[in-house]
Amino acid sequence: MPVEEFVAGWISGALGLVLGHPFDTVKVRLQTQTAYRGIVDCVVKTYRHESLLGFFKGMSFPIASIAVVNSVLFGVYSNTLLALTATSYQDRRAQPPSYTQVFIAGCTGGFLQACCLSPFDLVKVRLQNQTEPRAQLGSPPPRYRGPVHCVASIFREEGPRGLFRGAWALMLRDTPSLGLYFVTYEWLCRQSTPDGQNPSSATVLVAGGFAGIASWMIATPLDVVKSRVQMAGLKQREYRGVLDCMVSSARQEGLGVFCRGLTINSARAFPVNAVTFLTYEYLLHSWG
Ligand SMILES: CN(C)C(=N)NCCC[C@H](N)C(=O)O
Repeated sequence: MPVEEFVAGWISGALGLVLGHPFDTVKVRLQTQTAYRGIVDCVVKTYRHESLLGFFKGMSFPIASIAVVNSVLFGVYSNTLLALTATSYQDRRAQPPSYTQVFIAGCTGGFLQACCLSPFDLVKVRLQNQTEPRAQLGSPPPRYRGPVHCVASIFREEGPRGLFRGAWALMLRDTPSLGLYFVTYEWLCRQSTPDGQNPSSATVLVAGGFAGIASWMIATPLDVVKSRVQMAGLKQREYRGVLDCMVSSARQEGLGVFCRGLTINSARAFPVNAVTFLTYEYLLHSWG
């Protein structure tokens, strides 16, 4: 089993993650809190109340976990294609896989990445939702003192299963959206590259960026549900499951609730995924 894809997936994912985390914090807050009137209001309030550091809350765990999560995504994607088509990364431009094969490989990678991502994503969302400024003398401490304290508290208060809160919504979000992610990327690369040749850096950047936007567009409704289920049990109401969360959110706030965070998700998706794909292709190419 080729391991280069796993390593390239890790490094490229880490670069994308640092670039996109501030957008991600604003998105999570808009999806789960009612204190903000929109993106600008959320950015201004976060900055005033918590300084620039507020945008980077909850980043240490994703950084630590990206090695597993993104390498699983890209490694499983590439190795599933190898199993389906018997072509390695190097042969794939000369003998391109069909879009159905790309979709199946993307869904498989997405499903397995969601299984690994679930507890890390939960901790990220809980920490991002803490709006207290950095600890000051006399101010009440935030509920979670950091990622390790957050894991320990969830384990104690909600049991071991609590660490997998939102896992179903995450799998439902990531399986089809990552299938679409890789299909969009492949399609855009093939449209602007002569047969058998490697896409240029500009093509990879644009195709990666739009693949990110396309995948987040279909993923956002389940992203809202996932974030809400993850926050439930803390200060918000408890849901009986994914469907219950969908129905009660729609009843109380209208169907528009499923588009919360769509603009910021798309704005974040372009640079994050342009950088991720460019780094991934560059690394595999130079190791090839
Ligand atoms: C749930 N969806 C839509 C995705 N995971 N899409 C693929 C993009 C992955 C990238 N690390 C990012 O966070 O944008």
